[in-house]
Amino acid sequence: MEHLLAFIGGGNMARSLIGGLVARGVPASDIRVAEPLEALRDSLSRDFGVRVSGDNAATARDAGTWVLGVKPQVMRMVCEALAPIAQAEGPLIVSIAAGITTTQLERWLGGDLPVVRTMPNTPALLGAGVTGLYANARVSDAQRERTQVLLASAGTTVWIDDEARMDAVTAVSGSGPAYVFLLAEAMQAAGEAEGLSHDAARALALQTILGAGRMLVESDVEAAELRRRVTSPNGTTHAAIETFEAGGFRDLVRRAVHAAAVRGKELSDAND
Ligand SMILES: NC(=O)C1=CN([C@@H]2O[C@H](COP(=O)(O)OP(=O)(O)OC[C@H]3O[C@@H](n4cnc5c(N)ncnc54)[C@H](OP(=O)(O)O)[C@@H]3O)[C@@H](O)[C@H]2O)C=CC1
Ligand SMILES: O=C(O)[C@@H]1CCC=N1
Repeated sequence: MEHLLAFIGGGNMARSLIGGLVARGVPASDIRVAEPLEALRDSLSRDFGVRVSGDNAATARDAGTWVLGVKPQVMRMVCEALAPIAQAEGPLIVSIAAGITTTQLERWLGGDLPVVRTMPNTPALLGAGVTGLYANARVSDAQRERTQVLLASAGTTVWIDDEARMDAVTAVSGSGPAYVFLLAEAMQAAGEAEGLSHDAARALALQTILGAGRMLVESDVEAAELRRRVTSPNGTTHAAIETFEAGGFRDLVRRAVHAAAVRGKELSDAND
């Protein structure tokens, strides 16, 4: 049935998407999840009321949209096992896997299928995520719209025209929340090193990241200008920013993002 959504793999990212969909009014009865771990099946069923199963084929059969939420390392095996049903039914395929290309997915599922490769991120759980999407040539306008609605429940969406750039999307926004969490860890530890209690350092660092993030998205002002407004001449921020610049902060971020993009490509090659 066209409106049924089948999630194959019910791990962290699938859970974030399912939570977003249910919170935005998609009937839980329209969502099925295949997940090998019983504990995960139980918590998805309990928390969201969705139908769960340990059987990928039974979950996928008759569903108009399949959301492939397994790790890149098992994607080929999972797709090849589902190929006969995909060929018989022609569902819309939506992948959230890092690295794996639409050409690979289409080939593993037997060919001639509409495939949308997406890269969401975990703030999807709060409806505050961002997803990059790339559609292959077989995806119709209506299917594009259906995928857009599916991922919009997780936050904002950005369509990408060139699939090769999806590894850059993964490197900036897919992995990005972890960079911010690393910054939070480092700011907390530095605050403690300056004599603050654990709780005080944590509260100060976390609310600063939240407040700065809101300023970034809620004003039209560029990040560089917001930074300048905090930086009084010869003041405390100036001393900190000079230290970041001297330590090669921008180049370090560029190299980290590049390493993530390269790993995306490796995931595609290694699991072909
Ligand atoms: N975490 C993130 O921030 C993001 C992740 N992604 C992508 O999402 C995908 C999943 O990542 P993530 O949620 O972090 O990982 P998880 O390990 O949490 O989720 C994958 C789930 O798939 C299950 N699974 C494994 N084998 C099969 C199978 N044969 N059939 C059905 N289900 C199976 C796993 O079960 P079991 O535990 O038993 O192996 C697990 O629950 C990856 O492809 C990743 O690239 C994309 C964007 C962001
Ligand atoms: O680390 C990973 O490979 C996945 C993809 C993006 C975020 N987590």
